[in-house]
Amino acid sequence: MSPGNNLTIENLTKSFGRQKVLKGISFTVPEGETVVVIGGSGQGKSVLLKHVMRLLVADEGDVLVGGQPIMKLTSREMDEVRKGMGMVFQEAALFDSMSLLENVAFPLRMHSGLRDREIIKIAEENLERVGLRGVGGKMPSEVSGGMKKRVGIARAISMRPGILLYDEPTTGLDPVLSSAIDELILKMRSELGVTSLVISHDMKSAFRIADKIIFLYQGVIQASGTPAEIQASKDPVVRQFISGDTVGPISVI
Ligand SMILES: Nc1ncnc2c1ncn2[C@@H]1O[C@H](COP(=O)(O)OP(=O)(O)OP(=O)(O)O)[C@@H](O)[C@H]1O
Repeated sequence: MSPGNNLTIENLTKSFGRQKVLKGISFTVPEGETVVVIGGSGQGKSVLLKHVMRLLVADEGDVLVGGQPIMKLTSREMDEVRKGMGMVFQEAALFDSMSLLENVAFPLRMHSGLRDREIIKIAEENLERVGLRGVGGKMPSEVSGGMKKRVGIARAISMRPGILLYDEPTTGLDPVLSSAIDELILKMRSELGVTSLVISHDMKSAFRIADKIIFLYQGVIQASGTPAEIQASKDPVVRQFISGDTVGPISVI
């Protein structure tokens, strides 16, 4: 196993002013596996993801991509690391003025140095891989939210990254479309062998796609384990999150 695509979060600590958001988080996403970080609103999931992309710099601790700590890299070195990571944004974040095909082709045009014909071929293949054969000519405004998410995944795999980062991939989708996106995440793992870090508050989705679930609560890892272990957890915080009860240790205000 090459160490290239492991992702390790090491004692990650971050405060904003007096608010301690991450209080020394540590876990590893082994190569080719999917780890889902789950937690309620405001528990620091997005802050964690921003550190993985180094859009934020940690107060303490580091993120290791393929064993390499990234917090002290120069921006040029970080650009290289980012080329190995694909990001699936929450709202797909497509360019509205570009066709779906051009959206998927965009990272290749920016970074690959390939010729136009090859770029178009790869972009078409990627659209096909996410179940969108023959719709590349459409504009983002002409397609549904579920289709946009698929295009976001097709774009994220353009440069064949070893690591995929998903920000709330099922948010805003109905249960059927959510299942379809989950199936796609499983397909990316099995067909491309990618290492995946997923940020989510969708417990059902986490149970479907995760090799391991990390439950983030008040800046620490409250619980972690396989979906079966989390499902069997007796921790009152975890139980309340799974059941969605308003009564319990989690404050609803
Ligand atoms: N740049 C920032 N400056 C100050 N506070 C911030 C900043 N970014 C995040 N926070 C605070 O950190 C806390 C965690 O935010 P974060 O966005 O990571 O939550 P989350 O778990 O992703 O929630 P949600 O599911 O609602 O997106 C929040 O209280 C937020 O206000």
